[in-house]
Amino acid sequence: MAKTEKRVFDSEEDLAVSLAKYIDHLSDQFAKKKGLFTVVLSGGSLIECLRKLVEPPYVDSIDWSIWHIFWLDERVVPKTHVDSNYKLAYDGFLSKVPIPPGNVYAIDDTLSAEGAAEEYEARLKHLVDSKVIDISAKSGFPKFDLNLLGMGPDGHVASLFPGHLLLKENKKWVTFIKDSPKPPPERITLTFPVINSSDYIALVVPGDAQADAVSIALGGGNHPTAEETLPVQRVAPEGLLTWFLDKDAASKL
Ligand SMILES: O=C(O)[C@H](O)[C@@H](O)[C@H](O)[C@H](O)COP(=O)(O)O
Repeated sequence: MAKTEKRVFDSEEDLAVSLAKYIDHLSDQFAKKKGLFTVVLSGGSLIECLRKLVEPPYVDSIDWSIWHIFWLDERVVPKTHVDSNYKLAYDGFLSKVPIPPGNVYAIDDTLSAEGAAEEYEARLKHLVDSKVIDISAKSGFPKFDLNLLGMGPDGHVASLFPGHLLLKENKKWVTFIKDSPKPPPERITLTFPVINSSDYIALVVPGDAQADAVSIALGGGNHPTAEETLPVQRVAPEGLLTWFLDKDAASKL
């Protein structure tokens, strides 16, 4: 069982403030430890929850030059499309902080789902060779410093959905899905062995839509079917898992 902590806030605003402090602290820690900070972004509400980072004091005090940005999952759409996780992150976060553009590793939007997954995995391998990304001594999979996860109301994380075969993927680093229950259907996603090799994972969950899944994962709530484990229950990083919940998300705990 991974080391887990749970933080519950009175409001989404308080959650965003605390998340910025947490990320600032880790950025500093990794700056001192290795002069590099690999960060994985989700889509969805996460980006809005990062809004305090683009304001003082953080926008000025964080050493953005050491940041390297990756995507946990991406939809197979052009980068200019309203569904693009890259566009969401760029508009709300990346365009407002001085991370070197060469350190932002977007998924290739000119390829098919299969092609983009293969290309992203190959790119991650190059970045392992060039020592930007670490490899976990324990799992042999790439080890990101910080993985910022959202969770859907059905307990999905990344593009890893309940009952889907992809939950069992244990060889590939990056894979694809063409029948995602959450639109759009075609997506690319990191796999669980990669997610769980991370040093730190923040599970950022604001809002009451996720309250049932939160109570199943954290509070012994009832599963929709007895044998089914929610994808979020498989999240178990090598380092520390921190839940960031607002009181609506935690209302059924
Ligand atoms: O591309 C995506 O759809 C996301 O990466 C996805 O995994 C998201 O994080 C969850 O669906 C939670 O979304 P919300 O935070 O918007 O509820």
